[in-house]
Amino acid sequence: MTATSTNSLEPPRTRGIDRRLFRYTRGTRRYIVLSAVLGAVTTACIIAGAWSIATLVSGAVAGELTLEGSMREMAVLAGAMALRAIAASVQDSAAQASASGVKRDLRSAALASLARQPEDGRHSGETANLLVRGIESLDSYFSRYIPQLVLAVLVPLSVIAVMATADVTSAVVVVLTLPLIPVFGILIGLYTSARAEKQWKVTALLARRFTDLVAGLPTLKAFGRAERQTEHLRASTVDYRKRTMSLLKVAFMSALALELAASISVAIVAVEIGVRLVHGDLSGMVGLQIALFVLILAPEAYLPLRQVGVHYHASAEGLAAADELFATIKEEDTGEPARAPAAVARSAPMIQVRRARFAYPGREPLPELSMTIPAGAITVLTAPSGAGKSTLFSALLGFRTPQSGSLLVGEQDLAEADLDQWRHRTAWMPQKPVLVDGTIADNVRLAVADEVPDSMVEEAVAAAQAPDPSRSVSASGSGVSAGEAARIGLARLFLRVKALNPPVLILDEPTAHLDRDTEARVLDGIRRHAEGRTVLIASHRPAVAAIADREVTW
Ligand SMILES: Nc1ncnc2c1ncn2[C@@H]1O[C@H](COP(=O)(O)OP(=O)(O)OP(=O)(O)O)[C@@H](O)[C@H]1O
Repeated sequence: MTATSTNSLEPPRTRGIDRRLFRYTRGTRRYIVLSAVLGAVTTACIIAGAWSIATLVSGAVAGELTLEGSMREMAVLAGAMALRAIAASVQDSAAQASASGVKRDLRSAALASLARQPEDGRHSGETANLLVRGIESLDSYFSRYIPQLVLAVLVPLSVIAVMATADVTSAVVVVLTLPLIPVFGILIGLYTSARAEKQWKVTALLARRFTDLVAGLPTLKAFGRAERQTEHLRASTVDYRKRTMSLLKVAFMSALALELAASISVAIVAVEIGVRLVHGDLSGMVGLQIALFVLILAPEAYLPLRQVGVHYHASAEGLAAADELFATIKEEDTGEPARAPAAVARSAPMIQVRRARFAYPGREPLPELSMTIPAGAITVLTAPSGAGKSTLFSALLGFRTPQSGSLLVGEQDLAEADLDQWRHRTAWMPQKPVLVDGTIADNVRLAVADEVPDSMVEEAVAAAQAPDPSRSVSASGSGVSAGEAARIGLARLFLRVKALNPPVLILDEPTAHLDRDTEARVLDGIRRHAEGRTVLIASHRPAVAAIADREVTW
């Protein structure tokens, strides 16, 4: 069952609460309980404070306030205010701690899920935007909206209950006018959530365009198209600004509407109290005390509901991002118990491809593949360009699954294997190694998670004929030629062989950019590192075929 079908059975977001956020993150329930406790403390403080003020003022007006009585009420008032401030500050720190925990959990879940999933053409700009800005925008949801939601339930109910014991008529007026706020809030919320979703999509598109533009800038400049693309980007940002402003306009208008509804409601209570003070049943010191108590409490009943609306707007983008996030964390949504993945052989295994068929969306499927890669030997794949050699490699590394057929490592079907363990037992040299800013040594070290001695890195660099390890390179690849970049990839593979002793090596065009002499030296290094391992090389070069034990084509 996919995330989408789960969603259709069980609406993930109801009344502004995204239950999936609670399912995937630890400690959130504890946070809700703490928020409820703090909410109860805040409510008690509000009521006690209101009662003290009412007693002090009514006593002073009637001239019946004793020193002892006023000291007592002042102490209660000061205590209530101090406790309310402490509760707010504890709530704030708990919210920050919970929000960072949630963001950390969601980021790791999304990253783990992305690592497990096959490449599905996801754009790196969009992914980065989702993992950084998308998750970050959930901050308001956890630190403001959730605690406010707790207060919005606790405070009005308690205030109305207490008010009813003091003055039933005012409590009835509040009960009748209070629903105006959530009704307005829900109506506005429904309108904004669709807009926030659209806004989130526009943000993702902008991130995508921006990364594409930056990555392709040298090419665009070379063809004299940079200015035109800059124009496109400028138009997109202007559009984005307009959308943001119109969303903000809705947020401000909604705050105004809720404020207005609350003010009118409080005014109705005030008028009703005023009329009864002059003509009716609320007279004398007790009447004044109750009237003041009710008047001080009434705004407090409306305030938390109003604030929910405000904080909902602040979290709308985060909630829109959450939808996409949960589409990314697909696997956990299946609801099926995870089967323990099978262990993969430690020694050099035979690899079998059995009637495997691969397809990319919108493309004709690649031809069905069947082959046997012998254990402990070098096999070179010489199928023509575009035949699917890199696709097969990506499947062998567990980044892609065949539409039909299977891949076997020893006796183990890769579909049921422990992929982390399997990847740990392979060393891979891709066609275009990804580089990061830093020295060549830094780049080579990436091949192994643990610290390795400098001598080991230098040895790998020398064997791969890679440039001086202290030389700097940039993530864009400037500072090295295509051939040098390929040899950095090869040095990574050699370092992995030395450090982890993997039984399987996979190399995609290891000598594509090399002159004959360098190629011969590089191949010598590959042959030495290949001993006793199952090695798969994609290449059309005769020199590579010469070191292979077997040649496979299709
Ligand atoms: N991400 C992708 N999206 C769509 N089509 C793809 C994608 N990656 C590869 N293809 C297509 O799949 C086919 C096989 O590509 P692949 O890179 O596996 O071939 P190859 O044999 O390794 O080629 P080469 O020898 O040129 O490296 C090609 O037609 C390619 O255009």
